[in-house]
Amino acid sequence: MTAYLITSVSIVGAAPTDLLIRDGVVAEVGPGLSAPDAVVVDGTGLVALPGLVDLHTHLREPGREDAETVESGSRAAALGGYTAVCAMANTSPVADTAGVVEQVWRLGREAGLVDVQPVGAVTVGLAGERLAELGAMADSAARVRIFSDDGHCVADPLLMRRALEYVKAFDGIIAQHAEEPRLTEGAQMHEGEVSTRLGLIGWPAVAEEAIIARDVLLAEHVGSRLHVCHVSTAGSVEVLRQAKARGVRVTAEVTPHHLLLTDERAETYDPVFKVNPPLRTADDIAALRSALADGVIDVIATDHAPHAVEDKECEWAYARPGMLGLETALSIALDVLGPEWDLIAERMSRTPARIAGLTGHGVDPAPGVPANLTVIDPAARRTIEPAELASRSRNTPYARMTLPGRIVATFLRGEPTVLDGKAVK
Ligand SMILES: NC(=O)N[C@@H](CC(=O)O)C(=O)O
Repeated sequence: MTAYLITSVSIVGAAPTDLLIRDGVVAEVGPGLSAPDAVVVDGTGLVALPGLVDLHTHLREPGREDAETVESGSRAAALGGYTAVCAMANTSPVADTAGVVEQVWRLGREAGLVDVQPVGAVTVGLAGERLAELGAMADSAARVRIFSDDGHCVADPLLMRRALEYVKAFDGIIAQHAEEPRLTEGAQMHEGEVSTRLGLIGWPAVAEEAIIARDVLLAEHVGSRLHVCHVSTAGSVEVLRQAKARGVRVTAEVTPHHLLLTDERAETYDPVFKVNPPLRTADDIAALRSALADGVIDVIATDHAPHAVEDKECEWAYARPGMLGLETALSIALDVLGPEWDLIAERMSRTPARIAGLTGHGVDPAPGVPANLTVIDPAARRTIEPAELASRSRNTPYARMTLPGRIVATFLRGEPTVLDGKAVK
């Protein structure tokens, strides 16, 4: 196994030092290291972070390999600085059996670019009617611990209660797509001034907040772990703040796009801005940013949602919701939070790794730890060109925007997946 010596690199914002990677682990950290057999990476001006971990990625395989595959999505993840991603269950067939989650897990291993941790569906076929085989998925080779019907809300309160109770046996977690379906029938965008002006049916904030309020109460009642996917409103932040103050076992994520983009993007009628939950208002963005800083929101998760051209380049009403995220998330975090490296490491690596139970991930580079890390050039700026992305899809909302930061290298267990800003395989 080739050794790598990264010289003069700042580890999570600390004073520059050298970092030697050998045999899959961080072998040594300190100034003036020498390793004649190692490939030298000049880390001057660069920052090393524990490899990023995404709790919310859509890889589309099996079923929509035209939009993304486990391999193409893994490559996009590595290029974005990720070493582990949780693959959502809304595939075709749905990942609601041990067979499907094992298939996704094996495809991830074969691609070998990031650790792909399958998420299992909560209900059979995401239909919200009866529980999927949660125990069999947990016992499978994929060792599923996070279950989610993401894309659909587990709207039935009794089913949600049963799911929360069931996963307690193996310290599992239910990740809820919080959307009261009766309140969002026909919805196209955030319900507010802009939707009124455009004449599009609105998705009110309360449709999210009502489900989060219900679910924190259910989680409290049964003592289980709840995770809230893609929180998007100021009201949701308040519900979460109160629940956390009471000690409810709830964690929450926010996406990069909900930290940056507002519902005014819909004025373009460009469906690249159509997403679930929808882009909200500047006030929501302000509340989400401060919740991220103070810990009411635990994690930045991408909700990377690749879609084929025919599903996006059409009329707004017919377009599928969702946008790419893996290759731009770190840049958006840097843009929104500034060079707050410890906070970025916490929200994008350490905490998501802990929530997902991914040992060996989310650990700062130090002697003896698995070499799962990413190296960033914070001074670089790059203009996003959809055609240059590694994803099979092109639906980035940041096309032709110039963003800060560039991933220079990513290592998975000591093997580079990205070097000199390019995917290694
Ligand atoms: N976030 C999205 O807008 N889309 C997701 C599913 C979903 O959460 O609706 C997708 O799978 O495309």
